[in-house]
Amino acid sequence: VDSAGAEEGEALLRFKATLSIDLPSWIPGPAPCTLNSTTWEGVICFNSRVWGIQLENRSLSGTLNIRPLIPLPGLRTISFMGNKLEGPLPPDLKHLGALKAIYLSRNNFSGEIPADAFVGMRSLKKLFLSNNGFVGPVPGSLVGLGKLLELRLDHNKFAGGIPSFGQRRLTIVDVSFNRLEGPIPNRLSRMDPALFQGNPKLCGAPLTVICNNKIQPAKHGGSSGWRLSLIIIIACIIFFLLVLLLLLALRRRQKTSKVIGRPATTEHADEKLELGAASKHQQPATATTARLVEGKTSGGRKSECGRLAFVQEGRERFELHDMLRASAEVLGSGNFGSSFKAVLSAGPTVVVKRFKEMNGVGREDFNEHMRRIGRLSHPNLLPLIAYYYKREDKLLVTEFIANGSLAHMLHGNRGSTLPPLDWPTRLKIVKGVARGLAYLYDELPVLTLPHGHLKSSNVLLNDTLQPLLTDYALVPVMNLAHATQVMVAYKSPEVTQFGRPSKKSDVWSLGILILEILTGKFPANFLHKGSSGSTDLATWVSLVMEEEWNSEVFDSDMRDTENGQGEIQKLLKIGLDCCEEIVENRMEMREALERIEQLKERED
Ligand SMILES: Nc1ncnc2c1ncn2[C@@H]1O[C@H](COP(=O)(O)OP(=O)(O)OP(=O)(O)O)[C@@H](O)[C@H]1O
Repeated sequence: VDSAGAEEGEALLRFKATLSIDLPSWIPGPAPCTLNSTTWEGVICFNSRVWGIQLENRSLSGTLNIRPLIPLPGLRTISFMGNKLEGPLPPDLKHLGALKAIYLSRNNFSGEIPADAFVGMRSLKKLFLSNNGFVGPVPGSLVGLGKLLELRLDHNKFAGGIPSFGQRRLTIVDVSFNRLEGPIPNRLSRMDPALFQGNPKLCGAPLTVICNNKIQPAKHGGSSGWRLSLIIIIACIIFFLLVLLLLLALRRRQKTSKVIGRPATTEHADEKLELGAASKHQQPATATTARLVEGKTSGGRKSECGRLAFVQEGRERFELHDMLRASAEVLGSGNFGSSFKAVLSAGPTVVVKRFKEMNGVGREDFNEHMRRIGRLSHPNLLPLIAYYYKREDKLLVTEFIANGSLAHMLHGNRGSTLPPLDWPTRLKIVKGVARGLAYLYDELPVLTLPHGHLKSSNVLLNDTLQPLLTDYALVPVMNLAHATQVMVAYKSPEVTQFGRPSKKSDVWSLGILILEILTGKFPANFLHKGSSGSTDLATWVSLVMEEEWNSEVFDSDMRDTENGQGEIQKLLKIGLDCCEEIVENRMEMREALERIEQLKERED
């Protein structure tokens, strides 16, 4: 007889006796979560123990007495959302110290929550108290919960300041529609402003309301927090003004250069940029590269009509004008410009990527860096074939890879000719990506970010579905401001929080890529957002981490997983370890590669 199980049964029956509704399936006899037991509705079992109680939308009324639940050692989550429960927050909550999640939203709870209500709840990750009638200050004991990820207090009548939350893992604090006032703590300043709306007296980032000195600092907020917010807001305003001025200056310069350049170009009339015309009329299905690539030969000076610089020996050469005359089609537009596929009439099919924000260094240094990239050679790197230098923008030429990108394979149109990626192929891709990255780390030791822009659209798949990394090692020649805005490594926690990329930022990007490959989830579109997008990414990672690891987490399109479950779990763990927030605790690229190399398609 499982005496612990029997005790659990008794505890639940005592709890049932306090409820205002009947639960016919909760009956004496075999304890819940044991082999012979019937299903006790609303009881979630795990490892033969009561793991959760979920009685949502059941018209429960009266007060909630959770004291009978104290003897349940395995209880991790309780949910009573959408009932008519009233009275104060159950005072015994803190005696259920192992709880990870408490969901009490959409009830009629009321009154003040004592400051120490959550003391000692070290495992608590999610607390949902939305849509109730709580009043008074937000309880200060929440500040001490190191694992808290998501806090929802919206639509209550909480008053006073927001306590100075400093937890690193905290990704959502929803206090909207309360009566809170004073500055928003710095740690929350990057969250979605909607989480703070409906509190007319709140101020500071992410809201646009600037804190004014007369407003008293929040009780728990600390004055340094709001002062910092103010400084950040002012710095942002100055930054935006500078960017605006810069844009105006650039636009003026572009206009001038077009006027000067136009009459001088007579040689290659068919190659002239006609982007204006192209955008006015419908873009033809195929056009010449010149038509698609803005401004190429319209520069008047001979040097501007120069030659392609080839960076690799032994490759077939072609002239710039051949490439520009080639029929071309747009592959897509990224953060730096667009990419075109150009089919040379007597030569290879290449991809021309136009980079607009690549003025990080002068011409000589740029040439030197391109030659350095050209010397790299690895089966998992897509080689740079040639480049074309112009002051405003640059063209980089690579081979065309017909299978396209990993992003396309994972998230694109599944009606394509290729079947979904199976587990062995996904593992092969992860291994290839890690090998390519480790090679970059060995060959470019002086770079802080040897890749800098690792994401699934920058991983192409060749005929045998081996991955080929692209857009690598470009950080040194990028405009820093733009790189900071859009490049993936700059979205890592160390950059978004402390503004400092590290040698391990690419490891973090590798972790995200691994999670994306295993789950099939696109990382919350963070790639196309500005720095504020990082919040989404962090949320996504946290939520992935939060899931109880079962087969539902993995991409349902991933086939051939039999006998590979253990290895898949190991890869997932490696992905999460790569996403370790604290840089010092995150592994090095070498270690990531070593752990990945040990993985097999099937357990022995
Ligand atoms: N050599 C190539 N062969 C085949 N497809 C490619 C090649 N290079 C890029 N692509 C694909 O073309 C599309 C546009 O790529 P591009 O690099 O311009 O943008 P991106 O990767 O989406 O964003 P970013 O500019 O941030 O790198 C992407 O789907 C990409 O996978």
